[in-house]
Amino acid sequence: MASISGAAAAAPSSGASCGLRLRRDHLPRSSYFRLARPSSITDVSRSCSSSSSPPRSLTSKQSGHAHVHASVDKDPVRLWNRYVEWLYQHKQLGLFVDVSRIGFTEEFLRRMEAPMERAFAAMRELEKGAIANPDEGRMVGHYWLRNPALAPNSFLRDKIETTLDHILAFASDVISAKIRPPSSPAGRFTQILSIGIGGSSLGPQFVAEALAPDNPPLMIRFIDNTDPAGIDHQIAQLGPELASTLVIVISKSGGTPETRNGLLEVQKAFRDAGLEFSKQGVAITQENSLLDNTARIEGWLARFPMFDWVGGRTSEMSAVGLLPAALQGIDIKEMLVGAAQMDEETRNTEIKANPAALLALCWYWASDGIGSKDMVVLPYKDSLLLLSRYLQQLVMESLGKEFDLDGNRVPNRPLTYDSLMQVNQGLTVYGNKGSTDQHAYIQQLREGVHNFFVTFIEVLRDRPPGHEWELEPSVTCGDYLFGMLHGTRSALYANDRESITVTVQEVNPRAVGALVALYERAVGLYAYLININAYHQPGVEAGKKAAGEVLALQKRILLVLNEASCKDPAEPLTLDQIADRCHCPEEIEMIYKIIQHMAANDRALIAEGNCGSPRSIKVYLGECNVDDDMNS
Ligand SMILES: O=P(O)(O)OC[C@H]1O[C@](O)(CO)[C@@H](O)[C@@H]1O
Repeated sequence: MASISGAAAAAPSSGASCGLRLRRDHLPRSSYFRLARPSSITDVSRSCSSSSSPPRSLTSKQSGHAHVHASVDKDPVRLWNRYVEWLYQHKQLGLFVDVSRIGFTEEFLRRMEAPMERAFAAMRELEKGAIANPDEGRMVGHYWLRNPALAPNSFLRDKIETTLDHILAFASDVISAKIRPPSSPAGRFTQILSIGIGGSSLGPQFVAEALAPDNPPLMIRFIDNTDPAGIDHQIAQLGPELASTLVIVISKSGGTPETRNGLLEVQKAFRDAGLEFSKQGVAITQENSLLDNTARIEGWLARFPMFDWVGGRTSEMSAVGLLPAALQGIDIKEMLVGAAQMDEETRNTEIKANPAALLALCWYWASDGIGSKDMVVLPYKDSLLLLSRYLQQLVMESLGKEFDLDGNRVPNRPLTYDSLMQVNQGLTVYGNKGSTDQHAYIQQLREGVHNFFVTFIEVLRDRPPGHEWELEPSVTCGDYLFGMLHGTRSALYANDRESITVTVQEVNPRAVGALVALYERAVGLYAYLININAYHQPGVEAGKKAAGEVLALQKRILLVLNEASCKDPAEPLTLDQIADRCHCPEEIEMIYKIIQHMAANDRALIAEGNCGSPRSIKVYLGECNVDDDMNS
């Protein structure tokens, strides 16, 4: 059992405890094997098809020595031939994918043919409505959002279509002021305050940054955390425009603590301003969730459904992404068209005609199928700044898994030696934008540790037509940006650093929809190649549970301190005394951290000593709270 404070794993303690332990059944570490990079197709087929994969030995690559491919081919003629041979173009979208700077070999492609075929087949089943998320027993239906005819039944088709109609109508009524706030000086909604976290915020933030017009009908801002100062800042910036603010609360589960806290804080701000929240509140959540029922009972302005077969990180084409975008005047139908066109293309089983398959294979080659290298995402366009943050969740929450499908296929199977294949999979994503990042960390990429590959996002149109300007004879600002991208790509490749380049004509709704769909499919195909369930997130639950246990301990500490403070004279307590009275001696470090946090917020008083010498401090509350609530 491991405790929150990270103390070395100890035998389960007997007797009362604060339940602070994270339950972890585990086998001795020596029994775990990481999934070796398949040395042959049978290896891969076995991991994709058998019910229990025999343990595989660690290869040199997995034994901690990141695999570095042989030096890349730098012959310009062969490179140009490779570029032309492998260049992918989507004609209607004007989108290109260049994989020529990833050094996969013919032998690798041959070895991956069968696994790719299996991935395509699994993806077809997924789109037909199979339970593609076995750990949660759910279908995976985000592709149906942009082509409802694909949905497995008319009920779902109808839900998708009526929800889209409701989004379009509601946004139109808000923008036209047919729907307006009760006491707004402007006589209309002018602001959106989005409250949500993870997939309930990252997509909307990415799209707002990428596509919002300079003067949108409603300006959007986000509360995506439970940081009181951050919430205060957003509310302060709204000021009197709170009266003209449409608050959109987004939570698929309807119970995420950070989002719930944001809602409660904002509702308090509305009360303090004498405003009625329900007249300005909108909920986007699963039907009958806590949030949905709250919004229904309190009579909020509108409610939009989220579906259990759409994950948070693939929800940009649901109400989560489409409603905020529509309210900003963004053409959401164009976003859906772009995604649908990309979906059509990424159903191709011919690798060279399937950009998502190309990406998945490049990721596998570059990171040895085990995430041995990070993916640096470098859009050379300011408006795509948040693409990497969006992809961080889409890629890392999908692929960063401890067990593969074999290990989890029968969830009630005991964790035994031969059924548990610990894989610790993943693909790390980071990056911001070029050429800005060239003045931050490209130095390390060019000459430092070789633990990454790059994805460049190239946008050919520099600025809207009619705004061209040469800052020097026949050279524009955009030429510099173009030069920086290709100069960096060349400089990295000259030092054997591999890269992919995705090119779009311009950043518009159709291109953004296509990019979202491209990466959703690439993650899905790659997940099948590495035999991972891309659609659940068990690791996040552990953190959520632990956070709940910290709060439970804090309540116990406050009770103990209150009892001591109500004595006459008040009795300041040492950390040991607090831990003892909380019956959690092994949690003394967490108790110290909680005391430090409370003292910094004037909620506990350090009577003696100081936090730099934890053993010296004596704590009390400064006042006796006889309120019964303290005993609840
Ligand atoms: O939309 P919800 O249910 O509030 O969840 C927010 C986020 O938390 C997670 O469930 C866990 O990180 C994400 O998958 C999700 O996008």
